[in-house]
Amino acid sequence: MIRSAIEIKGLKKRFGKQIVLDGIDLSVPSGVVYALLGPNGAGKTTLINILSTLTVPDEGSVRVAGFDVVTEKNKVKMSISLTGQFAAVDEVLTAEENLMMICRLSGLTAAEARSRTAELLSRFDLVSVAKKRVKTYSGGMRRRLDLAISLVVSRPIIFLDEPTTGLDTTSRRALWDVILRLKEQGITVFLTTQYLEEADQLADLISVIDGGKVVATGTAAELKSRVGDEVIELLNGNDEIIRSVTTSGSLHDVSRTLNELAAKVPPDLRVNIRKPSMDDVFLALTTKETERSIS
Ligand SMILES: Nc1ncnc2c1ncn2[C@@H]1O[C@H](COP(=O)(O)OP(=O)(O)OP(=O)(O)O)[C@@H](O)[C@H]1O
Repeated sequence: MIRSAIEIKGLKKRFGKQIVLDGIDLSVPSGVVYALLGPNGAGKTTLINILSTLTVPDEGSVRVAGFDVVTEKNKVKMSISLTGQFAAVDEVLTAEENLMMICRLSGLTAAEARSRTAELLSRFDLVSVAKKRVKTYSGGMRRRLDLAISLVVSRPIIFLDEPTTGLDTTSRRALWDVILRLKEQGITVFLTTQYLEEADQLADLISVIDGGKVVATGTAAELKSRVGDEVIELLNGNDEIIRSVTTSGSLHDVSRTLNELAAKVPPDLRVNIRKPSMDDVFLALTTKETERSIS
């Protein structure tokens, strides 16, 4: 097995005059769940499109499964699965019919296709709805079928662009289980998400991009400890957080921050002190200093 599933050096991408990716360096080890976070428009989808050979980089070197995305495009394609884009789900067909069709199109014999379809229906918890038309499915079922279709042919790396957007909590957690099972099979999962808790729960490694650059990479715990040790929150009578400030956790820093806040806010606010969350990390890394200043 190759050590780095993805290796990016000095990647740049412009659309017209807009520089979307401005010198990205990233290394994703094989067999991990890797989450890419960033504000809207940060270039996450553009990066996934480059990694999956749908968009050509302007500068830099991008290798996926050891292959160059420009000069060895077909080898990259043979090494990856991409949900939502290559997977064309037919709404009029059932899940079983969709899977059988993709299996046959992928070159499996009828017997192999039946066996693979049964396996995927079971793995993605779709057996009970296998004979129902896809247009009657919930968002969660639909997303699981998308994922099942993209896994008809087993590939070492899978890209998931916002896999759980729009799903309810139960469906989201079911999909997290599926993602963790992919990892157990040694598949490298590269995902983007707008749910920071998702990155926190699922990802072995997280990168945050902003302004066209990688602003931080690490485990959830590493990123949280970079932000600070204790977060001071001020709450109003309705338990709404009206201000949140990250501190180093030292007695000196906590007391200084409390004194500064006490001088500026109404005296009846309550104080809560807690450990940093991924939301704090995201805000600290992607918001300008002046915007998160306590004054
Ligand atoms: N084909 C294109 N032509 C021109 N501009 C593009 C193209 N694709 C993306 N962009 C621009 O590049 C920027 C980054 O877009 P991208 O979709 O990669 O961001 P994102 O981080 O995935 O955003 P979101 O979280 O909103 O999905 C945006 O300003 C977008 O308008």
